[in-house]
Amino acid sequence: MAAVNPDLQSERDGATFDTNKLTFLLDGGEGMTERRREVEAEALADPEVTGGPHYHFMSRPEQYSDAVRKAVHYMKQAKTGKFDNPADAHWYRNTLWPNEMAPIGLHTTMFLPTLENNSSPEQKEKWAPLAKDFKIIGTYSQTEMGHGTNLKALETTATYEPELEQFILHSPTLSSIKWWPGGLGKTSNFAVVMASMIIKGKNYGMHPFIVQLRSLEDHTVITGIEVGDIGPKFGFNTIDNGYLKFDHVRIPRENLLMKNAVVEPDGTYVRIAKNEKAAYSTMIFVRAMIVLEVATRGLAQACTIAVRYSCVRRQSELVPGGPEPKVLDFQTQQYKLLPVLASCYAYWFSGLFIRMTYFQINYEIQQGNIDLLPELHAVSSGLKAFTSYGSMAGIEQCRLACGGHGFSQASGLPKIYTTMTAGCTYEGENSVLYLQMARYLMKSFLQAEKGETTTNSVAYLSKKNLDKCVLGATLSPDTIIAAYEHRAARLVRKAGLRVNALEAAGKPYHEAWNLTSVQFTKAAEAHCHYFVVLKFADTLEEMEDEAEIHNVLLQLFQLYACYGITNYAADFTEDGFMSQEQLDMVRLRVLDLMADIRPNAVALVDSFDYPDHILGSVLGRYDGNVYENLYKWAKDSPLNKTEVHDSYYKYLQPMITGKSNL
Ligand SMILES: CCCCCCCC(=O)SCCNC(=O)CCNC(=O)[C@H](O)C(C)(C)COP(=O)(O)OP(=O)(O)OC[C@H]1O[C@@H](n2cnc3c(N)ncnc32)[C@H](O)[C@@H]1OP(=O)(O)O
Ligand SMILES: Cc1cc2nc3c(=O)[nH]c(=O)nc-3n(C[C@H](O)[C@H](O)[C@H](O)COP(=O)(O)OP(=O)(O)OC[C@H]3O[C@@H](n4cnc5c(N)ncnc54)[C@H](O)[C@@H]3O)c2cc1C
Repeated sequence: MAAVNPDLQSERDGATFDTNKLTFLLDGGEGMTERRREVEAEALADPEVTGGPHYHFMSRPEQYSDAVRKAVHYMKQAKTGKFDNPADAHWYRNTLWPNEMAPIGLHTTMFLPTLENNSSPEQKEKWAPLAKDFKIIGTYSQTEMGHGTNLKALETTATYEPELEQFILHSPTLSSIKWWPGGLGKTSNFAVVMASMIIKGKNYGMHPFIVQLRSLEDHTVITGIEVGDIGPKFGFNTIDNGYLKFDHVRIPRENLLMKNAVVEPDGTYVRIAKNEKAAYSTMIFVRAMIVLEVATRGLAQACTIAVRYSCVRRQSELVPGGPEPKVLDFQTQQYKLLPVLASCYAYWFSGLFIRMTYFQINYEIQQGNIDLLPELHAVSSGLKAFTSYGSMAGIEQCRLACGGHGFSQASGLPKIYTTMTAGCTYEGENSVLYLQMARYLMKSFLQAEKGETTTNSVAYLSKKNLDKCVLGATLSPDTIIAAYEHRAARLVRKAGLRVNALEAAGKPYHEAWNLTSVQFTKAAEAHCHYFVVLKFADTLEEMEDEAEIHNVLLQLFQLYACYGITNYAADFTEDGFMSQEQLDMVRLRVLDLMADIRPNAVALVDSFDYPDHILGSVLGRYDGNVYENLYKWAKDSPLNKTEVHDSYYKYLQPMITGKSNL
């Protein structure tokens, strides 16, 4: 291994805490870190994983094809039972497809979970082993060209025919063509298709059906189905997001996944699930996972790249006539990066929380107790929106902080950005999800107005909040939380009262709601902000015996919270809750905290523990040897394979010399 750039080494030497110990905390324990590192090391030693063609120098069809090669490699290993532990499989996939979507990504994240959570026991016994063993490869096909958000308006129909005990799948209009499902275009041979179920002329709404799309022998398309790739996108080059059109395709009655609703042979519809949104369960699962696995990890990688590079990059002067400083020593550079780094830690702890909460509540739901479903739906929707937007903006900030080299694919940042930013749209567009959370906030507000106690994430709404902010220079977590509680409670209340007032003035509820929806998305955002601050504070409180790590995390917590206050100053001050003096103090504390955190910046990103292969960045290399590798990167560019490019002979030569050697 090449020697580490002394400018990075000096950062590591000056850190005040043991990065390994912080990595253990982020991974959920020392054992988890060790296992992750083992899985990654094994993958990194495998030429099938690291030895393929250069991602950035391939065309899109080549990128897709190479991703399929990797998928086959993965599936062969999975079939040996090597990845029976889901965490192992996850770490392996992250190394195999760094910031890329696998063509079988939907198979593992949505197809299999839907089979497992929406099938009757007999169906599960039939389909899940086939999917687990990759005997069938599936996707989750819900969105249509005309509708992704409004699931009640999906047009694909599944009409039941009792005589033959079959459903007939049909795409009646152009806009009903399924559009977007990952892995649908070329890879999958099966899909869970969400279609409106019609029995004897009555529409029972969206239900999941398992449908074969292609032959298991030669991958040719089943009669009556038209399927293909939707073409190049903003990112996601390695996955074949697809379209799917049905022309009266018949499937057996048993292909309706019947955990939540059964259709008897004679067409009698029997609902089993207590909640009519049971068919939406896979979406809750994925939203809960996006917080940590998509939003936070993308941001953590971008921070790693930008912070390391900012300690290697020297530019301009700090001391007149003195040597060029590391750019991270400029306060403005710290202001670009350190609040983003603080938010990354904040999101991480919320991500761990929502992942754990999902499994706990889902267990209850599987036992038949659906009391906490609205809370789970609201929190997973809100956090998905809040963290994916924050990460998207944070990654772009990291790119800007890398100057010109940040714009090169060599930085790794464009790939991270384009992959991550899709998370603001898929699995529920962010504004739409904030509005789902807002419904929950509105209901909770009405409960609180009636003097009822609100619980869980909205417990603060029925509490007596402080009228005056007591935040002082010590920035204690309690006073910070109280300030965020106050802001969220006030914004929720303001929006709720406006809906009530508009209704009282004669507007129908839906109109009053629409006229308040901007306020409500801001209230939902404020609620999520409060929640993330709270979960960060909880993590600090639960930490044991690690004074050095506690100190630096406390600084990050304070920076995250103070930066949030300065960014949303009006929310905290306009009702007189926070004084101008307090706001000024908070603004200055942001600057002081950045100076406190600066010596640990590299150690804080090292703690995310990303191997260079996953970062895929010349700028963010662990060894900091940026310039020699940028030069190498440029020399490898396909345009440099010949001294004179073909286009010269084709276009330039005739213009310049009047002749062509072609
Ligand atoms: C790495 C990962 C890769 C992933 C790749 C991406 C894969 C995908 O994108 S798959 C497609 C995902 N698609 C979506 O997310 C679609 C988004 N749209 C929706 O979820 C819904 O249509 C939604 C929630 C916006 C509105 O649903 P709709 O049926 O109109 O419900 P609506 O009338 O607003 O609400 C009715 C009630 O249902 C509740 N509800 C809505 N969704 C849920 C849910 N998932 N669970 C429980 N309750 C729910 C609401 O809270 C509301 O309750 P209440 O009346 O008590 O307030
Ligand atoms: C990369 C990627 C991968 C995907 N993978 C899959 C997949 O595997 N399977 C699958 O089924 N789907 C998939 N999708 C589709 C995805 O889930 C939808 O695109 C997403 O849910 C948003 O729906 P839409 O496209 O209909 O957006 P629209 O709803 O058309 O959004 C357009 C605008 O309208 C606004 N809007 C819509 N409704 C409301 C409302 N009620 N109130 C206020 N504003 C509103 C939105 O906020 C947005 O600003 C994928 C999409 C992408 C980009």
